[in-house]
Amino acid sequence: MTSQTPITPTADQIRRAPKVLLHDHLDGGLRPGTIIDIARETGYTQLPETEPDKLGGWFREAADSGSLERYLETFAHTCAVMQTRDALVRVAAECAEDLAEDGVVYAEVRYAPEQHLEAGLSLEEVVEAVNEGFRQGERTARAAGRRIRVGALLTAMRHAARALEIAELANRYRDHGVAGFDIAGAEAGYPPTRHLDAFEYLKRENNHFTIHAGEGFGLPSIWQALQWCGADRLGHGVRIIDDIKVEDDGTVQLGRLAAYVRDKRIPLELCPTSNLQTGAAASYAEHPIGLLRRLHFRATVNTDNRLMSGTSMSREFELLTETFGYTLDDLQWFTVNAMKSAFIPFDERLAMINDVIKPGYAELKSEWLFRQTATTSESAPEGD
Ligand SMILES: O=c1[nH]cnc2c1ncn2[C@@H]1O[C@H](CO)[C@@H](O)[C@H]1O
Ligand SMILES: [Zn+2]
Repeated sequence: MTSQTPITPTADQIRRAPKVLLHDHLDGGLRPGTIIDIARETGYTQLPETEPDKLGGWFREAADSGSLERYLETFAHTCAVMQTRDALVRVAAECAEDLAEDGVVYAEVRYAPEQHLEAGLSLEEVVEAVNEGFRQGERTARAAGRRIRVGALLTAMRHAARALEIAELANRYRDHGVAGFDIAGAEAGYPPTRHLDAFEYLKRENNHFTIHAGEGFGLPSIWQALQWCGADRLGHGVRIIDDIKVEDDGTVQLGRLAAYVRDKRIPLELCPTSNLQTGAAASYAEHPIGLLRRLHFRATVNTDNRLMSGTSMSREFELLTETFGYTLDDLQWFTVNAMKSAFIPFDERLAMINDVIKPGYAELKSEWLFRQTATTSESAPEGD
């Protein structure tokens, strides 16, 4: 192989690569300019900044506290401007457009309907407004030559007591834009088992759910989410690393829980930048994703909150590529892992993998061949 072989994908290739996003919060991904517009329209006067760049900067800094609880305080402002039908349609449409623009082909985007009732919308009206926005965004993306499919996950807040009601809502809209259920919010002090009734209901209904676990709190939270609640996926799950021991000679010992997570192919919705902000990881280089990928956990890469982290799927992939030297094959591996773990039917996941993801990466992987030919012919001596 020559030095011209682009082993490391370029930023442009990463952006064009088909990407799959399983963990992204609708209320964590608004455009700063949209927040300002809606605040003006609806009379919300509590925004800390009124100029888009400054507001974006404020969110990133405020979320950079090292504590999940403080990180979550910033959502008061985004939720405040997501209380009307028009606002929800707009935010959801822009979310789908922004993801498509970034090369995301399939996304499950979550939000907590119970946080959008302040101006009198019902839970059903919230879900229908967001669904309409996603459909609108998909159409706009298509008109711009980009294909994306977006499903919703309905989140219940773990400190509240509406999980069963939200689980029922997720079930009612199951074939109408909602792919599954989640619980989120502060983790310490709010174990997932508080909401067992909701999870048991969903299991009886053969529905799907993920649980934020192993982010702000460690192994007991992961263990409960899997073995008591029956989660299909782990939101973050990054602290499974606490059950993995790397010996001085480099050999690795998995504890029982880590072995279960790996052997049962439990998807980990890892969100590197978010973890740095909440203190769940110290640096990109020390982020457990490096080891989890090497050990063949079902690891996926996600954004969590694009606004609070100033990130995108492409940016997360770029950061990982810079840190761990990942190639297009690694990025494809994360993407296929994510698609395998989506909450849509098996045949659709398979078609996405075989007809969209693999051809997309194959095309990108072939580019170096042509670039090298161009360089070779330019530098070939005349008459050779
Ligand atoms: O990383 C996270 N961990 C736990 N909860 C979160 C995280 N990001 C966002 N939310 C919470 O989920 C709600 C619904 O989208 C948000 O309002 C926020 O409170
Ligand atoms: Zn999250």
